[in-house]
Amino acid sequence: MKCLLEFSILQTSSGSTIPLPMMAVESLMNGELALPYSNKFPLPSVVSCLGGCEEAFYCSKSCAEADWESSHCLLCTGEKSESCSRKALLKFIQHANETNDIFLLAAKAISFTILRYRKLKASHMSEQEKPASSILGTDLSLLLEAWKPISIGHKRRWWDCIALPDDIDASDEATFRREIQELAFTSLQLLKEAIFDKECELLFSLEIYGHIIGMFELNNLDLVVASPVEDYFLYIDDLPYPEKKEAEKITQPYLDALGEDYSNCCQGTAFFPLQSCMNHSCCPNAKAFKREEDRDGQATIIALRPICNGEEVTISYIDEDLSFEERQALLADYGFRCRCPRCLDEER
Ligand SMILES: C[S@@+](CC[C@H](N)C(=O)[O-])C[C@H]1O[C@@H](n2cnc3c(N)ncnc32)[C@H](O)[C@@H]1O
Repeated sequence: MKCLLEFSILQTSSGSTIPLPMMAVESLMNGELALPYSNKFPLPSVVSCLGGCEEAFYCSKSCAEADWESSHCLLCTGEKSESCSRKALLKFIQHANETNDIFLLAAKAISFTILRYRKLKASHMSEQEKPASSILGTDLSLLLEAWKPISIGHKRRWWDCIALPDDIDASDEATFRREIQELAFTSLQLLKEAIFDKECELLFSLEIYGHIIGMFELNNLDLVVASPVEDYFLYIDDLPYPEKKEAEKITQPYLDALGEDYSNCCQGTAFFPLQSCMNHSCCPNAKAFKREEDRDGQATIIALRPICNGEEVTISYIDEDLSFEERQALLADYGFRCRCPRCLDEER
């Protein structure tokens, strides 16, 4: 019973605690919780990582397999991991979580390239039916081919392109940039211990690592997907009167216990190769956005006006309704001063 009592308090992120009725707690613990109208919100089954790391989860077995083959097998900390050292990998992940989680994306890009290189090389060797001894040594052209999908994004070294934080004085800029570079160096050493591949040694240079991280810093799109929990409670709120009243007898305690957390959205970072090729304009002719109804992280680009054949397609990285100075200040975070027709005009 003590255990049940302890479970009967849900802690919200705002710190407040509201007790859940004991019956609700019991049904939660027994896995028997049936919320009204929840059949209108069928949740796809969650597939765990094939390597047993319990850190990566997928919407389907085919997604899990695709990720395993394309990058995760080297970055998995589970039993089936193909990394050189799971212990080193855990250290790398911990360091990234404590400093900059973009290191995790950079590791994914490197792992992806190594695995692609190995596949390209294997199929090249089988086509040529060469003896096993000639497999040794890096095939630079295949490594470049493997690298191609990652090469699409615009890249400047991370420590060169990152904007100076507001709390750092301009006189400390050189020190700040050197420290950022050292941080990347530490992360790279940890990654090297975890997934180093002699034939792909070129990928493990600080220069390349800096460019990959810079690529994510400069091309990323923050994605927000509405909370499925919020969708459910909104649905209940919209029910006609008698049904709503009946349903709320059961749902209201959960809503109270969740507090503001009921609407926590799912946040993520995405890299879209096509979008990353588009320059910014403060008078753009296209717009990148996420459709409200999408629950899968797809981005859409729509034209804002007719675009002539051969005309550059531009999007806005920021709120273009801001003043000239505000826009330039925000774009400094992307590492450039805007030279779009509107800015050139307003600068005069
Ligand atoms: C996401 S990339 C855009 C594609 C990039 N031009 C390329 O060739 O890969 C962002 C970078 O493009 C450049 N850029 C984009 N829009 C710009 C603009 N309006 N004025 C000046 N530079 C711009 C900046 O160097 C910026 O860091």
